[in-house]
Amino acid sequence: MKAPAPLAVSIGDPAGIGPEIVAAAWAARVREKLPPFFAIGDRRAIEAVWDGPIKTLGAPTEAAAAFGKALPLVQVDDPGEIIPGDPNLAGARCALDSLEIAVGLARNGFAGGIVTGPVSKSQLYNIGFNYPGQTEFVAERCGISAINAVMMLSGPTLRTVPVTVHMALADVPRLLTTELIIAKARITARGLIRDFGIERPRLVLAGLNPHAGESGTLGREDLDIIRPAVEALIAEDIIAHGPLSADTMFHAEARKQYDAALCMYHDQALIPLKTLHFDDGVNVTLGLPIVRTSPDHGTAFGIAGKGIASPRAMIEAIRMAGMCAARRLCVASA
Ligand SMILES: NC(=O)C1=CN([C@@H]2O[C@H](COP(=O)(O)OP(=O)(O)OC[C@H]3O[C@@H](n4cnc5c(N)ncnc54)[C@H](O)[C@@H]3O)[C@@H](O)[C@H]2O)C=CC1
Ligand SMILES: NCC(=O)COP(=O)(O)O
Repeated sequence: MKAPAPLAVSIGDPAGIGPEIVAAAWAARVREKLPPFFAIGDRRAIEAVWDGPIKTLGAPTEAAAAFGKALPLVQVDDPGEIIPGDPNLAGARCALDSLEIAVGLARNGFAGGIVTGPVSKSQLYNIGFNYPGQTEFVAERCGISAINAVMMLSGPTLRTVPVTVHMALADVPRLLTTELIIAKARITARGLIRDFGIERPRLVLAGLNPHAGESGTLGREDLDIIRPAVEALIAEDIIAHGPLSADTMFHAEARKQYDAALCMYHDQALIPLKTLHFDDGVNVTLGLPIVRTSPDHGTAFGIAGKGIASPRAMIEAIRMAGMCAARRLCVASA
């Protein structure tokens, strides 16, 4: 069977830990059995933190041949001097250009999927980026509405999906609707089948309030918004349970009962995931026509360039993107 095209890995903010963890992932490619990939970003930003071989590509089609001997790189517009740990606007533009190019290459079949390095949202907002995060940007470039691009955080023992994502906590009860929960759950179920090969995904839904509302005495969203979503999903033959008390659904025994937990707000999903899998958690976007993953940590400016950043989550993000891309190709050619 044909192998997927090499993955495009955007290095993210060049002043963050992106350049060194992408380079470290390439250095570990044989031991980790990683699929071929090429970096997109600024050569000098990588050279500032790594002294391994880099091959600047004339075209992304040269990546597969170069991968064995050097880190293949698609150079974006030179952002000027980049100092690790000291972000600036030129670096934010470089991060955005890298992301844009990665999506374009995957959309056109020159990349098997994309792995996005960490960006600083505040730096991006300073250059006019008006998306909550990379997920929504990639979705738009793929012609998908943000609501239909589902952020799933995935670690070896837990997958979580924040139903509402980058918004103030105070806005969550107003913006949480039965329709939104159903839409996210459907895409999660389809994504687990399509990209992860889980035939009958088991979903659980967290409550919003303490004790899932304690029969309506601690808030009515659990009964009025979340429970109807669970019933609608069951009626569609999707395995769904809930709303469950969020405080008791993440212990080891509970986690064995489901394939993904839909959580009602960002931190409800990310706190358990990062507590269990900070080192190897992957952020994957479900519902897109292209494969997109990302390490689930940020730019870590405080340690950039010090040689102490762990490349583990980047390695796992590359591995997962390769696995999803191969699965899609296999299904397409069956
Ligand atoms: N996928 C993305 O692009 C993401 C971007 N961010 C952005 O990152 C910036 C910083 O966010 P923070 O909340 O500080 O989170 P962070 O993940 O950058 O850092 C949190 C803590 O974890 C440490 N850390 C992070 N990654 C590490 C690694 N690979 N190895 C060792 N230590 C590591 C950092 O040094 C820091 O102590 C923000 O601007 C945020 O917008 C945050 C999360 C995801
Ligand atoms: N907290 C997760 C996160 O910030 C990742 O967002 P995105 O940039 O991948 O949309």
